Amino acid sequence: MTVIRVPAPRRAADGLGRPLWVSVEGINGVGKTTAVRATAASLGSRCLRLDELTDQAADTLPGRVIAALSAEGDVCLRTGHPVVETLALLALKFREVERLTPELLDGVDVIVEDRGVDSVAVCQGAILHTEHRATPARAVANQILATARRWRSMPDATLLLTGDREVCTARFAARIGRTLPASALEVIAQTEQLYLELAAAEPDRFTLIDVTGHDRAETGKAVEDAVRAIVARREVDRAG
Ligand SMILES: Nc1ncnc2c1ncn2[C@@H]1O[C@H](COP(=O)(O)OP(=O)(O)OP(=O)(O)O)[C@@H](O)[C@H]1O
Ligand SMILES: Cc1cn([C@H]2C[C@H](O)[C@@H](COP(=O)(O)O)O2)c(=O)[nH]c1=O
Repeated sequence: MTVIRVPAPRRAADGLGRPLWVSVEGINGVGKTTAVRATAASLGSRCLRLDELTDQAADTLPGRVIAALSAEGDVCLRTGHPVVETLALLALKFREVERLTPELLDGVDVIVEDRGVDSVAVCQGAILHTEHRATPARAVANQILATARRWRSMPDATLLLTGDREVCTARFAARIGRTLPASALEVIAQTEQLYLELAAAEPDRFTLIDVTGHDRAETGKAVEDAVRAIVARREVDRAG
């Protein structure tokens, strides 16, 4: 039997010299964006920050797709077509890799990504489960990650920020100026559980950082320290 290989997306600077890829994950309001921005600012030009899909400018392709997925006003990007939503979000995550040209990566040691493919896996796993109760959320999440792995490399390291869910959802609600409906709270609770399960399944990739009680600066410092430690470990591995 002939085995047909699926081509990987174009990826600049593959191999030994490529930058480390660190994704930052966690439920809404745990402080990912604040910490990623502080970390990238502190590391300077050696760090390339990839903004969350929902934070990209309205006139970009991701901005337009997110606007379409938000058109129903649901805080969870639900338009009633969860499979289409999942594939659209995954496509945007593949596009991020394809857009990394050698020029963009010149002098970059580490890419720090605010919500990576794991976000798509846990959010869409939770959403598809709420719409098709017979389908376990974890099975959907695993399937999304298996699809992702066929088309792009997974992050070298993933920092999972954990915190008090009620505090996090209150911050999220305050940030978007809305009361979260029960359906959104259910999705967020499910994503929290899925994150922990994915982290337990891949202990070499995931590092858990508990930011309960941390202020913004403390969370930023914890993420920065973790990124610096991962970069330093790679330097030691290279030298050895
Ligand atoms: N440690 C903290 N203590 C208090 N407020 C915080 C803390 N970290 C972040 N915030 C505030 O909470 C809100 C959410 O923070 P942030 O956007 O960084 O979280 P996030 O995890 O990226 O959320 P989302 O997934 O919804 O984008 C922001 O208004 C931010 O200023
Ligand atoms: C990646 C992704 C995200 N969502 C949800 C998660 C949040 O409720 C919203 C917006 O995210 P933000 O971090 O608060 O900006 O979108 C989703 O439903 N599906 C996804 O794949």
